[in-house]
Order: sequence, then C-alpha cells, then structure tokens
Amino acid sequence: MGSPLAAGAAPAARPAGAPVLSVAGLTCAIGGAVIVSDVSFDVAPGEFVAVIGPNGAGKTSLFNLLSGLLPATGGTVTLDGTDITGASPAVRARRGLGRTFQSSSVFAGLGVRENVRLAAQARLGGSLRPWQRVRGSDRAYEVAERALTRVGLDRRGDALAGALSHGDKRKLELAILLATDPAVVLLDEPMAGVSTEEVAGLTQVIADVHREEGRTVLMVEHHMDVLLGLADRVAVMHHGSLLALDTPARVTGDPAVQEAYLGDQL
Ligand SMILES: Nc1ncnc2c1ncn2[C@@H]1O[C@H](COP(=O)(O)OP(=O)(O)OP(=O)(O)O)[C@@H](O)[C@H]1O
Repeated sequence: MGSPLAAGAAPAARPAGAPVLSVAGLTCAIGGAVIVSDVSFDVAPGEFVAVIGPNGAGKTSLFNLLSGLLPATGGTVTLDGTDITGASPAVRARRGLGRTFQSSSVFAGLGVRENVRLAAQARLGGSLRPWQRVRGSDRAYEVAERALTRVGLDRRGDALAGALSHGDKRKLELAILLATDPAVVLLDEPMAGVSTEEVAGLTQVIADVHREEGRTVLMVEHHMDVLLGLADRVAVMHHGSLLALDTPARVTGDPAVQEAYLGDQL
C-alpha cells in the first residue's frame, strides 16, 4: 500500500493478510454512561468501511476512541500490528492514522495551499511557522500541490481557505489529511453541510483516495446512497454497540438494522 504523497511512511509491521486495524472489546464509559460498549471488528488493508447509525449511536465517539481523543476504559485498538490503545492522537497520526472532523477545521485566514503545506511540513518534520523557509519546505510544497491536485483544488491554491464553498472546504480538509500520508483515513461525515450539487464531486474524490491510492477508509456518513457505491462493508452502531457489520446490501436488508432506525431512512 505505497503512498505517492509523502515520504517516510512507517513500514508495516503486520504479516501479509493481517488486518491493518483491529478493534477488540473497545469500551468507553463516562460518568456511569457507556457511550461505546464492547465493540470488536477488523479492517483489512485497503478496505472501505462505512459507519452508520441513528443520532447518538456512538459513531463519533468510536472515531474519537480510534484517534485517541477519547480514552478507552476497556478493550484494545491495534494499528498495523501495534497496540495503540494508550497512544496520544499525535503518535497515532505519526503511525498512519489520520482523521477529519464533522465540523470544518481549516485555517480560514490562510491560503488554500498554505493550509496543506503546513500539514505536509509538520509531517516532514519542519517548522510550523509559515514565514520561515526551513529544510524540507520545498518538499512540503510538492506534497501540498500533489494533495491539492488529488482533490481537484490545484487551481484554488492562492485563494483564502475561508472563501471556499462548503464542499471545497471539505476537499481541502481531505488534502490536509492526505498531506500527512495516512494509511488509515477516518472521515467523520465528510458530506455534512455540503450542497447537493457538490456531493457527487466529493464522493468521487473520496472514491479516488480509496481506490487509486489504496488507502484504508472508515467513514461516518448518514446518506446510504453515498455509501452504497463506496463501502465494502457497513458497520451499524446502535446505543454504543456494534449492531451489524456486513455488505451494504445485507445491512440494509437486516431487520435488526431497520428496527434500530425505527422507519427512518437508511
Ligand atoms: N465526552 C462525552 N461525555 C459524555 N457523553 C458523551 C461524550 N461524548 C459523547 N457522549 C454521548 O455519547 C453518545 C454518543 O454520541 P456520539 O456523538 O458518539 O453519537 P453519534 O452516533 O456520532 O451521533 P450523531 O449522528 O448525532 O453525530 C451520545 O449520547 C452523547 O451525548
């Protein structure tokens, strides 16, 4: 699963055929409430797993546990054969686990290219001070340009990030993520706030990141129609537990899943 975007990806420690991400008994209890309960699943290298579930089901909490923003109170997370359960978000990111957030997280006052270059420079070990020319900064520009081309924003590099449409901001977030060269990409509702006209373009970008770059993707998304063409498997969260994990067709036909949605559109 070589990545074309940046050098320095850690070599995989896992044997051939082993999962790139393995979650076992993952649990998070906060103040007596169990918000993620005994969740176990494996993700194969290059697989696309969608995570769905009704509001409050625990999807974002699961991503927070995977990316280290929320401490697990039980269970383990293994990335590329290494137990990362207690690792900080920064260590997980360095080991190849990257994520986007439900709300936009770009520097609105900086240029589009600068947003991506800063991420690339941080990944390459340079300074985060954009006014400093440092070792590796040319390489950071190259990585940034490639990531912007991948998401179709290469012609908007000089624009202010805050001036982009919602859909383009989401593409920029993806470019920022790609500049850090993650093997496993966690996308938390990338279509949130995106106009109907922009959904198809963004879906295509995500499909390309998955298929052409061979990155493993986990994506929280409410719209099943978006997921159907993308996901190899769909994980259904309900009341903090993993209710189902199967192909999109089997999941949508599962009576327990339909019951969880209580007639809401899947
Ligand atoms: N830090 C926290 N402290 C206490 N409760 C929390 C915390 N984070 C999440 N929760 C609770 O955990 C449950 C799951 O929330 P989460 O945001 O993970 O659900 P979700 O499936 O992502 O929902 P949505 O689709 O609405 O984004 C909710 O009841 C939420 O209130």
